[in-house]
Amino acid sequence: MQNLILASSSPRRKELLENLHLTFAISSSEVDESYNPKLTPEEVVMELAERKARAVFNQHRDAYVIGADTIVVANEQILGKPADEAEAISMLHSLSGKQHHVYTGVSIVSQTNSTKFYEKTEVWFWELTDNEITTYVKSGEPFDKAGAYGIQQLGSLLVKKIHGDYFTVVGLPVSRTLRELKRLGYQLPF
Ligand SMILES: Cc1cn([C@H]2C[C@H](O)[C@@H](COP(=O)(O)OP(=O)(O)OP(=O)(O)O)O2)c(=O)[nH]c1=O
Repeated sequence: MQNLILASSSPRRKELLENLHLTFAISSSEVDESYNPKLTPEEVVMELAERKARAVFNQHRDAYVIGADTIVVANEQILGKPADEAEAISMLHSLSGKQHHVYTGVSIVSQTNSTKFYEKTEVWFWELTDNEITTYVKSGEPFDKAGAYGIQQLGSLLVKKIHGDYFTVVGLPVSRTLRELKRLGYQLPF
């Protein structure tokens, strides 16, 4: 039996893999999420995803380990998770009425084979009123999410349309991830 580990504390990533009826364990470890500002967004998400996957693989060398990282890029600025209410409000103002990109990097590490890749989805927000932004921030939803919103919850009301994989926005491009796992030799039931 091959072991599969999701190296993530994100409840969304766990739920997305559970939806696929896969048997896997969760293990996350604290990794330094700082990065060189000269890196491109795709390099940032792949590097952080690999750091997360390798930290767990070092403890479980018999497993296939999946790590992922998600960022929002608006006006050429990388937005991670907001530190506080003021930053969440400012991020949502910068996204209002405009288009931005969500990047998710994925790294899969195993003893025999490893790979990393990224997916990018374009998202358009409605023009938001100050009241809509403060009400949304008061819901508490923005704080553990890149760009201060979650498309899968109340944040869906902020989004006008997307172009690309929805699951990339939620934090794990599941179909590409499973295809890559299979390519690396992990046996899937489908
Ligand atoms: C844009 C967006 C992000 N997110 C989430 C996905 C990620 O969980 C989070 C970005 O933070 P990440 O640092 O990618 O992940 P994490 O800290 O939640 O979990 P871990 O590092 O342990 O894997 O933002 C949503 O849930 N919905 C969205 O619409």
